[in-house]
Formats: sequence, structure tokens, C-alpha cells
Amino acid sequence: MTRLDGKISDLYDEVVARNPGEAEFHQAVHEVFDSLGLVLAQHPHYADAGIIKRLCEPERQIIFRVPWVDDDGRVQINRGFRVEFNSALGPYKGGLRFHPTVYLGVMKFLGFEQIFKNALTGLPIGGGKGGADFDPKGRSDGEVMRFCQSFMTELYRHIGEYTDVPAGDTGVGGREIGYLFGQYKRITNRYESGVLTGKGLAWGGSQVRTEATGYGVVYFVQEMLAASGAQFDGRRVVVSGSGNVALHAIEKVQQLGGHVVACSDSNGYVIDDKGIDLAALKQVKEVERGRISDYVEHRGESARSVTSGSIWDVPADIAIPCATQNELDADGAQALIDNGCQIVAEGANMPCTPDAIRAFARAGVRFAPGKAANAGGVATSALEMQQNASRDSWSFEHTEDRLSDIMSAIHHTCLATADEYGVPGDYVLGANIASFTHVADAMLSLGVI
Ligand SMILES: NC(=O)C1=CN([C@@H]2O[C@H](COP(=O)(O)OP(=O)(O)OC[C@H]3O[C@@H](n4cnc5c(N)ncnc54)[C@H](O)[C@@H]3O)[C@@H](O)[C@H]2O)C=CC1
Ligand SMILES: O=C(O)CCC(=O)C(=O)O
Repeated sequence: MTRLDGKISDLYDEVVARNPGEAEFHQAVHEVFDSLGLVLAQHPHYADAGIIKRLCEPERQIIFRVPWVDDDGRVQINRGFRVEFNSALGPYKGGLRFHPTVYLGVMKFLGFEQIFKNALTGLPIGGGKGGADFDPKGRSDGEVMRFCQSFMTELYRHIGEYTDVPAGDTGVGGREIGYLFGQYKRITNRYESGVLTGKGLAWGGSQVRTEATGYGVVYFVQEMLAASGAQFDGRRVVVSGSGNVALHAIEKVQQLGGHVVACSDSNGYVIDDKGIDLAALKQVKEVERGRISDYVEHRGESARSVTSGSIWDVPADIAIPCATQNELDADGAQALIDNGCQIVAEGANMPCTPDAIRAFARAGVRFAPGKAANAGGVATSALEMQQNASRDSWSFEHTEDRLSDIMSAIHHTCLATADEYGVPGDYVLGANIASFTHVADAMLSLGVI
């Protein structure tokens, strides 16, 4: 990572020293700090009031044991987390991730990002994140249910409609939210719909929440194209991943006239010259829960599977990384640049390494950071909270219109802030500065807490 300037560099060194061994958290903090020099030059009072230090220290970090019994009758132990990072703008809000790579550093990077992402939505939600080092892959429904019930048996005492509102993330979808909500309801004897989002449509969920992150990132790209008078219009798009965010990003690109030619999972990627067939992909990933290579069997000659190399070698006008953190490095960025890619928008959280982002900037590739581009998911969660609070349920069309308006407003905020600070077109600086000042001003109003 590059060296930061002056006072902000000392603050960064302090964060690293206070949070040893948490590389992903350091990376997320560094990315935000890299934008703050410009703000502090004009508004030194943010540093004087200790706002930056306070922002880097979670308000509360909960770590707990999650014991459960597998199908063979063996006792399994996992570690659960909830990092309640910042509640200046509203109750802590952010997803739960179930994945074997989960540890405190990943939870803190995701919770830290969530503060700024949620601020950009303009909705009253603070930032938090949670999860467990549980691997749902290969587990039966019964095992997933018992795990979720045990996880909630501790988590329930920390969350609530006005306190902390978890949702899904990697490894946590509708099935898991159902089991978590069921256990919360049972323990508390309260039908508190607003305690979780991403619920089923029959029991308090919102239309469009499932689709929202993937649709939202594509709406954001549509705005980036429109800013230079362009449209999707048959442009070649590569989307990494094949989970919730990727599937719905592919769907929306296709609806808007783009041509998605490749997608992936952790085993490799597929290229389909005729364009990814979404029905076949959903069959493989959502019904059969198979590998991405199985897609080829559904498609015949137009598709092929690649298990070595990188999806970023596939020529594309637009790249939308939707899988996981640090999946697109400097080599991947160079391959995209060499093939003429013009736009990269992060559907996942922090999928591009700092070197990749610098390479895009040098090459003039327009780059949208996740905290702006993938904010549609959490924004629609906040819309779900609004519907729960008013005991209402909106139509798909109305909710999607709200999502599209929110993504357009975030795009406008990024560019307007970048202009204001003399860095036109810089989405990273625009997103970081706009969200930082929003949260920082709220924190200043609330006093030293
Ligand atoms: N679900 C949501 O509403 C939101 C998710 N995100 C972020 O989007 C990303 C994906 O999340 P979801 O789609 O919800 O998770 P998911 O669990 O539904 O899907 C993850 C996908 O990524 C693939 N994958 C994992 N590691 C990979 C690798 N190294 N290379 C290629 N593919 C890989 C998996 O095979 C799977 O297809 C995560 O970074 C998550 O934090 C961000 C905002 C909201
Ligand atoms: O909908 C939510 O509350 C969480 C979404 C999320 O985890 C994210 O934006 O990364």
C-alpha cells in the first residue's frame, strides 16, 4: 500500500498497532484514509475532535461460541461475531457472513465499509457486520437450521429493531434468515419483523431485496455510462461469482441490453459466446448447487469451462466483480486494461486490491468502489425496515423505482463531491468524502460518546 501523508499517516499507524494481524481491516481503513487528506486540509476540526480515531474503533464487538450437533451426532463448535461499528446515523445495519475464512479482521473490514456505504444511501442506518466461520457448503438443511438456531440463541440479546438489524451476506440467504428469524421469535416471544431484513415475502420481507444488490450495481453502471452519453447497448460484460449478487447483476445487465459473456465460482469460470443463459446458470447454482463447470453441460458448443487462469483475461468493456474480497489484483487489472475495459464497478465488498485500483486510475478506467456501487442491497433492506415499521408491503415496481432512484442519487453524490474537492470523475474520493463528512457531522452533533 502507498504511504499516506502527514497526520493521517500517524493515525493509520495507530490503527494498525491497535488491531494487529487484521490485514483486511487495515486495507479498508487505508482506502478511506487515502481520501481524507483533502477533507482535513479544509476541515481540520474532524481530526481535532477525535472523529477519525473514534470511527476506527467499533462501538461494540461481540464474539461468541456457537455449539451445534451435526447429522452424525458429533458436537461442532464455531465462532460467531457481531461488530457493532457505528450508530451515529441509525441502528447498526449490515449482513451476516457464514464462511470458513471469517475472523475478526474480516468482520471489522466489512463493518467499517458498511458505515460509509450506509451513509451514502441517505437512509437512517448505522454500520455493523457479523457472521461465523461456519461453512454451509455440503451441510444438510437440518445442520444449517441447528447452526442458525444456536447462533441466534446468543445473538438475540444484542439485536433489535432499534438496536441492530442483521441481514444476509455470503453464505446467508433466505433459508438462513428464516431459521434465524424463527429462533429469534421463539426466544423473545415477539413478532418483531424489523429485527432482520432479507425475510421471505410471506412473512415481512420486501420485494426486490433478493435482487437489490445485483440490480443496484448495474443501475450504478448505467449512470456511469449515461454520464458519457452511453448505454449498455450490446457491450461485453464480465461478472465474477455466481451467487446472489452475481446472478442478479447478470439479470439486470441482460434486461438493459448488455451482453454478459463470463461468470465464475471458486473453482473456475465459464465463457459463453452467445451470452450467459441465466436460466441454465440458476439451475446449476440455485437448484443443483453444482460447480460452475456444470453450466457447460446445459449449453453445448457456445460455452466452455476454464479452471486455470483468471476470468479477468476475458475481453470485456465492463467488469463487475461480485464474488469476494481481493479477487481482482494488479495482474487482473492489467489484463482488463490491455483488452480495452472502460468501466469496473464493485458488486462485492473490496474485490479489487489497492494495486488494481491504482492501475485503473492510471489507465483512465472509470472505477466505482463497492461502498457506492453495491449499496442497493442495504438500501433495500432499509426500505424493508420502513415497510415493517408501517405494517405495509410495497409492490415490486414501486420498490424497484425507489432502488433505482437511490442508486442514481448515490452516483450524483459521488460525482458532485468529487467536483467540489477538485477531483472530477473520481468515484473513490467522492464516495469516501461524502460518506465520511455525513457520518462525521452526525458524530459531532451527538457529542463525545
Ligand atoms: N448479498 C448482499 O446483499 C450483498 C453482498 N455483498 C457482497 O457481495 C459479495 C458476494 O456476496 P453474495 O453474492 O451475497 O454471496 P453468495 O454466497 O451468494 O455468492 C458468493 C459467490 O462468490 C463465489 N466465489 C467465492 N470465492 C470466489 C473466488 N475466489 N473466485 C470466484 N468466485 C468466488 C462463490 O462460488 C459464489 O458464487 C460479497 O463480497 C458480499 O459481501 C455486498 C453487498 C450486499
Ligand atoms: O442488507 C443489509 O443489511 C446488509 C447488506 C450487506 O451486508 C452489505 O451491504 O454488504
